[in-house]
Amino acid sequence: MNIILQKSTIKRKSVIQITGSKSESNRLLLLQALYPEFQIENVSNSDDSRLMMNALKSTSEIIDIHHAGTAMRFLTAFFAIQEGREIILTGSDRMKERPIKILVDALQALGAHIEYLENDGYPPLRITGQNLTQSKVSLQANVSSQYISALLLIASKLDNGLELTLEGDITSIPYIKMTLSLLDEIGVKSSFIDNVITIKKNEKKLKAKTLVVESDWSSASYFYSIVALSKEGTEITLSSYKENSLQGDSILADIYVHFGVTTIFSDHSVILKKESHILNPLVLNLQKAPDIAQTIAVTCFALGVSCDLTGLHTLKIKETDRLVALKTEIEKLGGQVTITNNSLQLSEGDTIKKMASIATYNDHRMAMAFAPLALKTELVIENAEVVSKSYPSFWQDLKSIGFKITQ
Ligand SMILES: O=C(O)C1=C[C@@H](OP(=O)(O)O)[C@@H](O)[C@H](O)C1
Ligand SMILES: C=C(OP(=O)(O)O)C(=O)O
Repeated sequence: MNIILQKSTIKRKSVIQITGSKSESNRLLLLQALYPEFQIENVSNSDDSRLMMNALKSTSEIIDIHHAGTAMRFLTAFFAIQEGREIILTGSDRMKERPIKILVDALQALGAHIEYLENDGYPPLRITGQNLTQSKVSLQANVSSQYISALLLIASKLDNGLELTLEGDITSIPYIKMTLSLLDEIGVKSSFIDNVITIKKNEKKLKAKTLVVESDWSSASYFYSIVALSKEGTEITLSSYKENSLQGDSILADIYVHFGVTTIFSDHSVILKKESHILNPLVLNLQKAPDIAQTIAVTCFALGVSCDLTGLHTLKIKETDRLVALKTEIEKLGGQVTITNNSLQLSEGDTIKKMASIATYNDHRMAMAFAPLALKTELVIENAEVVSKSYPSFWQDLKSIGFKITQ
């Protein structure tokens, strides 16, 4: 479904409740399947978390996780240790192009039985659950942190625990720390010294407790962009957030100061307020927060700010090649973008073409990152339903703050 975003002005003050973090939810759902003694609150209502939940409950021989990267990687590790069970784990056409060899090699080195059913190194996989007795493995850490989190999530259930050596430059490191923090919260201890992570086998029953998922910071990024593009004095309150987040994307609060947005933490909420001037240019390395690159690039374009974003090598293997997608769509709107395999440069400019039709490439973040542009011009967002991968009520929430959206 294509939608038209008419040129809109938003309310001076509004409040939005954002769903739970999909990253925290997908980790906790897997951990709950391994340790049923704890409960989870504020689980994400995203497609990716629903797919994760269903896959963990499924008794079927074929499990299809569509576009959900964390589900694909975390479930590969999970099913590798389900002794006596054989399953086929598959996904969307794009998932079959997203590499998984680094994780499969590491699991095989630990003793797992995993076969490729189509192309070597890519899903779908046939996984035959085993008791894994090896405990030491090294893996390349510069391609996706999800491979590392997948191994850490099952580590305490391995016969001899896990000693994982990370080789090369570690990418998306806050997501690895999130995994270790959530393990710690449920009572599984780990150590992360230099480039070696160690987790012992857990022999005891964990204490029953309830874990509350913080709301999703990547989803908050679109409201940061909206406030940055709004008049001084505009305020949006988002809940439920905390100042000491496990999510690396909470760096948004620092980054958006550049665009005149102040963040106030107050009683489980964040208040985003447009207060001061915008600085030009923006130079930023996003290796620790890859999911907010699209939001930031579009904010810069909308405000005529030039930017030099680096640390973006993982963007090429996400829902789409996000570097190519950003260049193509920003150029449709009149911007000038240069990309390499790991960076994006946007030139300063002050024209935004009207009624451009933005393609979204099955990527939720393409749709959501371009939506704030409706505060500057009229535009079309193609296949707007893609947002449900992480944020199903995105368009309703935009309407509630004043966006004019028609089909
Ligand atoms: O572990 C996670 O929950 C995630 C890790 C990141 O992936 P990479 O480590 O592949 O960059 C991020 O882009 C993704 O949206 C979620
Ligand atoms: C990259 C993303 O998700 P995943 O890798 O889990 O598909 C994302 O949500 O931006």
